[in-house]
Amino acid sequence: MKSPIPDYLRQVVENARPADSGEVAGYIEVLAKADASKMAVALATVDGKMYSAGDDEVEFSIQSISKAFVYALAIQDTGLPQVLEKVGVEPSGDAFNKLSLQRSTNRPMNPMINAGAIATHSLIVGPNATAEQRVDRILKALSRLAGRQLRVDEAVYEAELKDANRNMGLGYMLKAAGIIDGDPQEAVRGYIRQCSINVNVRDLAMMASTLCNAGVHPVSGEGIIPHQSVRQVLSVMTTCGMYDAAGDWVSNIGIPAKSGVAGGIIGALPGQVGIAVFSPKLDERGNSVRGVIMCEKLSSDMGLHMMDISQVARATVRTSAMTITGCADQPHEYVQEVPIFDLRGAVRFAGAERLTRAIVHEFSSSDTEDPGSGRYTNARAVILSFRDAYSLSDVAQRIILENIRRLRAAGRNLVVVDPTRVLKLHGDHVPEDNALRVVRDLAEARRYIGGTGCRAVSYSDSW
Ligand SMILES: NC(=O)CC[C@H](N)C(=O)O
Repeated sequence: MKSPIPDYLRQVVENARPADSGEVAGYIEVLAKADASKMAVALATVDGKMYSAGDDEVEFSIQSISKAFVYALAIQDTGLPQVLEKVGVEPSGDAFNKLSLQRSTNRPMNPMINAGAIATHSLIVGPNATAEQRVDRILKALSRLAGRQLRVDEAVYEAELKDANRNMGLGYMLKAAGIIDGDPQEAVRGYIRQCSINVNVRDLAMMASTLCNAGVHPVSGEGIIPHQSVRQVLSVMTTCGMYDAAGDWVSNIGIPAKSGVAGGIIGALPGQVGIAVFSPKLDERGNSVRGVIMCEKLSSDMGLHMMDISQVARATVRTSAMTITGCADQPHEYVQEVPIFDLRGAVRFAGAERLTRAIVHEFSSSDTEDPGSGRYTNARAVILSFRDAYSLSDVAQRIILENIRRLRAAGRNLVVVDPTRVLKLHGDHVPEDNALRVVRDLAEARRYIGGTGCRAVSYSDSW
């Protein structure tokens, strides 16, 4: 069977084609001559699968999309507090090339507008580095993210440098404000060179997907951007990535994004998928007209809006019971009903809290029963199953271990079904002993609870 996704992506391209408004970026000579009929889209999943359609091999300069990744690099080279001293994180609501500094702190408002991006660029390598040294570092990092060797488009670089008065003005403004320590011209030259690196949509989707995958490259498995920097970059992309269209973008499309004046846009949906689109004509805010339409369609068709509450935590816990009978050393009629708590998916705070509530609910009612007649008085065991849990966040892990400690303290025996060991008992020094066993499946749990002769007579979903 052929995957339907490439066919769908072709539809996404064709759906946006009739939108012919906008202008190519006229202020950079080479971009002004771009072929405005080119269009492309690419998706890269966090496990490394790439889909694309349209002119997916056509190269264009990365322009402002580079700002997101160079911000991550600056955090790595200088440290987040030092970067925050120089560049803020407030959306400016202004055009990308506005000559402005935050009034209260005298810093550029954010790293996604040119003022902030030139300041960020100057933090790469060190204050007195040359444009070549900084661009070399950036080029290597972007190439690792793209998974191939990228190059600077010299024609684009020369064209933008020829008419760089505005960016040079920003450089001097930053120097005067004490934001740039070294030579402002060198910083602006390096910044323009960083913007002139050529990419195609597949490169960009892979780069975005690395952000989605917490900084780990989906194909090479290489950790490229530290987890904390990824969070910082995605936050700033969300509030500032689309310049003065940020509010519209977040409410309509709801994906952390960054656009560039050559017509590219990346979207990075945390934990899910990296997106890239390309089409050269821009709206008045400098965002690709067809690119925005393609992203709108992807977001609404595939439910990608990050504020779309599609999965409610309730679905992550299933409670059931196993009735065990016929144990070797027990009379035949002896029946144990053992509760099973089954945790599913990628469990974070909300899922762990659901589990806690389910456990508390079940045991507080049985504890109040007469010890001789309670439903669980003959079953000290509890089964926690992580068979279908994909991962546990740190907080989920801590909450679950605390539940385990409390169940043990209440005299219960725990059988944990955890074939891939998503629950890290040893990190928290919870000993595995007779009161806590980790097994691979429910059959093993049953043998452990009842002895070898036992049979599980039934499983029930509600008990
Ligand atoms: N929005 C953009 O892509 C702007 C980048 C461009 N190099 C500039 O500085 O003007």
